[in-house]
Amino acid sequence: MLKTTRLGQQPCLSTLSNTAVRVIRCQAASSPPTPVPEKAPLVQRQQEGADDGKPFVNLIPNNGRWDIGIPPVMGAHLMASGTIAPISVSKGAGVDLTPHQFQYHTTETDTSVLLYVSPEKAQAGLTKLVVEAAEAAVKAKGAFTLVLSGGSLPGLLGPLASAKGIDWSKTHIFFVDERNVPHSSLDSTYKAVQEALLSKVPVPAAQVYAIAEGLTVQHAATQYEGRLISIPASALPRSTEGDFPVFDLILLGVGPDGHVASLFPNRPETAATKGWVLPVMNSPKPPPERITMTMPVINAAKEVAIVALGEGKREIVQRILETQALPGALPAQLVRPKGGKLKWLLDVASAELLDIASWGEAKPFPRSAF
Ligand SMILES: O=C(O)[C@H](O)[C@@H](O)[C@H](O)[C@H](O)COP(=O)(O)O
Repeated sequence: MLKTTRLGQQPCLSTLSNTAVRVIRCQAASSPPTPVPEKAPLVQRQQEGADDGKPFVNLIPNNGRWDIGIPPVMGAHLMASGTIAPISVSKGAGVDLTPHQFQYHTTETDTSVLLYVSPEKAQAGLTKLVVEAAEAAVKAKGAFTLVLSGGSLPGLLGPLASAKGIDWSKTHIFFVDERNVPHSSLDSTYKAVQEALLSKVPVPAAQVYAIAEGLTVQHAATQYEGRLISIPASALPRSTEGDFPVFDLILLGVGPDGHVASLFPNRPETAATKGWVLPVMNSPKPPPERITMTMPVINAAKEVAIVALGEGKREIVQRILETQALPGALPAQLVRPKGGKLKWLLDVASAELLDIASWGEAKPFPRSAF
């Protein structure tokens, strides 16, 4: 159960804006929290049938950046083993002779967390988010580019088949990562998306960009990248910085280790600053061979949504949103669309451990007594 004091105490004003979405704006750390009028706890409202499906929108202040950076001295805390952690001295940002292989960029990202009272409402919110992105994209350039993840995400796409407002003849479907397996394999994300959605909507086959079958994973990555590059900029614009493809909407899941797509913690492909699609061998998550779009491609998108629902995601959601890890340790923390929008879609179960009231404060480094 979401601890009521957590939502009740947050230094935010809850107002019903004209878009009928509850906007809970968190104040930056610098200003004292504004007394918040008492609100019925989320779960209680759900029980009373006040579940109107509209999300609680929580804005992450300061673009989610940490005020203090990585402290110069870490350690001296009691470890689970019962011993005191040794003190380690990190040179700190800007002093190191060689920059860390993972870097957070400082470009503004509009980051918000949409908290739904149930997985069903979150799925409805995801459908609405896709429809809105599709309508805006087709209006702006006559095409909508939607990029999908595997795992549990395809299972959430069914309602899109009956949603109004998506022009499937102008929609292009891509995969942010894909397992290097035949399309008929149960491990194929293409198969899962085909069954959940593509078999029910009139999207032209030429506009569904599935991985080529029967290639080595290196060749499959190169072939996929070549297909993306061949798409004219009118349908798939390029970013001014780095000439990366600007997709309209990328839907990501997040793994228990904080990976997104097939970008796993502390792996070289996760740190890549060049290239659009890379091969991944011996993936920590089976199957072992995959292709994946790179982090710069994800961060070039107009909008990215990370969908994390259910109790099983509550720990990793809390770690990603509320703790400071060394760059690269939690790849989801590297997802910051440059000048784009990042939305987290959570439900009460996956948001269980969040302490939204503390979001305006500087994040202490979790492993330091200093
Ligand atoms: O092909 C894949 O495995 C996915 O792209 C992967 O990145 C997935 O999104 C996460 O592992 C979360 O998976 P779940 O949502 O099933 O936990």
